[in-house]
Amino acid sequence: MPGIEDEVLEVSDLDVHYGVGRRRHRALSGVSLQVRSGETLGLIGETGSGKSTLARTVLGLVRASGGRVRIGGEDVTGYSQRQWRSFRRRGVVQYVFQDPLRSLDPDLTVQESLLEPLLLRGDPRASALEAVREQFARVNLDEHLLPRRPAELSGGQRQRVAVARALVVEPALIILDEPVSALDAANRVQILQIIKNLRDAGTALVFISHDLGSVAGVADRIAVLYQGELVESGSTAEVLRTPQHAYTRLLLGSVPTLHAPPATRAERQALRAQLNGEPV
Ligand SMILES: Nc1ncnc2c1ncn2[C@@H]1O[C@H](COP(=O)(O)OP(=O)(O)OP(=O)(O)O)[C@@H](O)[C@H]1O
Repeated sequence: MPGIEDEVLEVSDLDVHYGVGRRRHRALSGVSLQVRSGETLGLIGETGSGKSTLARTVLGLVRASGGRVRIGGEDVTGYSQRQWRSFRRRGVVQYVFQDPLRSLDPDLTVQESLLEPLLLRGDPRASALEAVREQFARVNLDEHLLPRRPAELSGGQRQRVAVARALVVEPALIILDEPVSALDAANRVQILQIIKNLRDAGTALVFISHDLGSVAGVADRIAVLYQGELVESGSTAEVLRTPQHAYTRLLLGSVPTLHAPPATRAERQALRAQLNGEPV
């Protein structure tokens, strides 16, 4: 049985609110999840369900109003900005966002972007350069792109650079927030393959998407967020075969590639009504 030390990410009873006073609203409520080393958790939910809020809270970009976050066994919940900077510098956790321009500094060349986390961590320049080149090859990018800035790359190349930047420090945990949503089919397939290779190499991954189809092929387990609450979680096979929550059934109904035929419009409407507490 894996012990607690195998949990790379442990989120317990997490609450997040935005706004103050009458504008205060809840984005996450009582969310608990764990990701072990070598495991990929697929986090799915519709727009506004709180997926990005969860990612941003785990990365220390949004402050929790309740609950705890542990990364690599370290409780980061109450960290100040200074503590977060020093924690990030160690490269334990990395991220890839949907828009690679948010993961990359537009003023840095690709080489500088990839070197930065290694040099911040204290690696010598020569070995850092070697690691950058190796990583670049692993995401199928040619070295002639290294002197370019993000604006001089295609969308697919940029996302591969963002993935390479996340990987170069060999983090224990990577949060991928809609990493393939903005890509065309060919680039999507390439990035999904890189994610699969990563998973096989033992990195813990949280793969966030509104698209169950992209996640199902990669994730070991799936967690479903609905209106800020985790309504379902289980092994991918379990969730696909016997979804417990009406929202998960609704999601499954929209994925024609799975074994069952897609739900009819009437079936989807009935599930949606059930979710909204309306009589069916
Ligand atoms: N900075 C913010 N200030 C105020 N409210 C916010 C902020 N960011 C998100 N929200 C709200 O919190 C809720 C959850 O948003 P979040 O972006 O986490 O959802 P999501 O599932 O990632 O959606 P999407 O798939 O559209 O990115 C939504 O109601 C959203 O409007």
